[in-house]
Amino acid sequence: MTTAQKLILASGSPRRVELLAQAGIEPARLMPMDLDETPKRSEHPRSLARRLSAEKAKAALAAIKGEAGWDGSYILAADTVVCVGRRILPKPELVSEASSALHLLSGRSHRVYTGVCLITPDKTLRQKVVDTKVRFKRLSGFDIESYLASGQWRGKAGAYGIQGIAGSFVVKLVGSYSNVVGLPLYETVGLLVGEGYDVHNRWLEG
Ligand SMILES: Cc1cn([C@H]2C[C@H](O)[C@@H](COP(=O)(O)OP(=O)(O)OP(=O)(O)O)O2)c(=O)[nH]c1=O
Repeated sequence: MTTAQKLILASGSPRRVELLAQAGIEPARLMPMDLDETPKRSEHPRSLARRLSAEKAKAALAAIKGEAGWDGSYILAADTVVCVGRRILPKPELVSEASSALHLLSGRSHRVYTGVCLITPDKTLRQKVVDTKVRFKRLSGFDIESYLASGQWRGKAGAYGIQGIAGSFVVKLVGSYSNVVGLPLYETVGLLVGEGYDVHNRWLEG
């Protein structure tokens, strides 16, 4: 029965919940996984996004082990990494870090990688990494100061959120917009449908 299918989103990101809702999907449970997200030495941003999304999904699987009613759930996790060349930008909590990231992004193209990991009810692990190329306008000192004052950079990869004020910094975007926000919808829905999760049934009214 498709109604028995349960989806756990191994995330504490409100953006990911909203993006799934946009695709008509409401997870049965949210499980934020607090992991060490430090890149390994010379780890490629694509590999980092892939590794961390899998670690989040596996951590959620380990956490539900033995819990009645949750075995056999689908588990979805994602990780978004912003980089300029091979330089991985932090998810800043400090104004100084955010300021450095914004100076680096100014007037340049960068890449956003999101790793998506799905663990199926039979514990098969499926992954995708999606990348999007984004070019920012040249940011003036006033742009940067004002954006820092907005606080919208806090806790976001690369110190910006494209879905907010920083959307007005974007000169060009090649690839998936939802990927930049934190969950590539086309690929995520494709993974879920491919593994038998009845996405379309969730679109029915009522
Ligand atoms: C580039 C960019 C990132 N982000 C956000 C998405 C993610 O929440 C965050 C990247 O950090 P992640 O480590 O991918 O996610 P998270 O720690 O916020 O949430 P969780 O691990 O619990 O799923 O940056 C935006 O909201 N907009 C953007 O334009």
